[in-house]
Amino acid sequence: MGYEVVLPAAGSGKRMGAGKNKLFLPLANKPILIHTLEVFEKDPKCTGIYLAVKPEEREYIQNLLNEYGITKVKGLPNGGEERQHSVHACLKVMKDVEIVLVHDAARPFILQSVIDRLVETAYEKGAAIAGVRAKDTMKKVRDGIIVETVERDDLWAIQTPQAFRFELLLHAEDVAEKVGFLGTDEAMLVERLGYEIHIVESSYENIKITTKEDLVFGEAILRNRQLKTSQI
Ligand SMILES: Nc1ccn([C@@H]2O[C@H](COP(=O)(O)OP(=O)(O)OP(=O)(O)O)[C@@H](O)[C@H]2O)c(=O)n1
Ligand SMILES: C[C@](O)(CO)[C@H](O)COP(=O)(O)O
Repeated sequence: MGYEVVLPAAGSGKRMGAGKNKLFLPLANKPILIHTLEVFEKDPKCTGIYLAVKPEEREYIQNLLNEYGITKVKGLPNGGEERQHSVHACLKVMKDVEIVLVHDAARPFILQSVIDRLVETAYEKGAAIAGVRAKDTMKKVRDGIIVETVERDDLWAIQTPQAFRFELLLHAEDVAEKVGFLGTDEAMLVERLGYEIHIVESSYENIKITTKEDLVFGEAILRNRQLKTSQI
């Protein structure tokens, strides 16, 4: 069961505060973007990669792809103002795709086993997203006052990849664009049309590199994985 992957990589990294696209920052001396790309480059079921990029970063990214031997990238469309627009820009140029995965390029630690389950579920059910059970108590706060504690047993922290039948996601993105709906993940656009979306349990290591602390966590995750590999 093959698939193609959309990697939105056109963000500004404001919360990281690095003064540049955080995807270019190194983890174990390799750009975050390359760590993520290598996951899909190595997966034989991945038949194509689309990267949404900032026009001014396209040449730099193309040089990185050449330097690290990334061969599956089929398109580098211009990203948009919001993450959703960047994803949509990729979907608009994709052809003959049955299953599409959308994955934050800022999540380099996704496990192959999770990708496999997402693809299988998307083929069977149409839509499946990665997540982990919430570990913290979550409360709604208004003007500094707790207004509601959300029942934790049913809460999941949602990640990417998010996998869909291609036509379903493209339709949901087209409708959202038409009505001006902006979501923080692809699933929201599909949920609002009434489709069922399945959850695939991922790992707590699948963090999104967002703030400086995540660079420390990321180095620790890599060291831990290298240690496990050396003990095999
Ligand atoms: N207009 C945007 C915004 C985000 N992204 C991408 O979407 C992923 C998740 O977004 P996020 O972690 O929020 O990245 P940034 O937008 O760069 O971070 P910030 O919100 O702190 O500026 C990242 O790989 C980012 O490059 C994108 O392609 N286009
Ligand atoms: C899509 C996502 O990674 C799911 O948790 C998250 O919503 C992206 O948020 P961001 O602010 O665009 O990074």
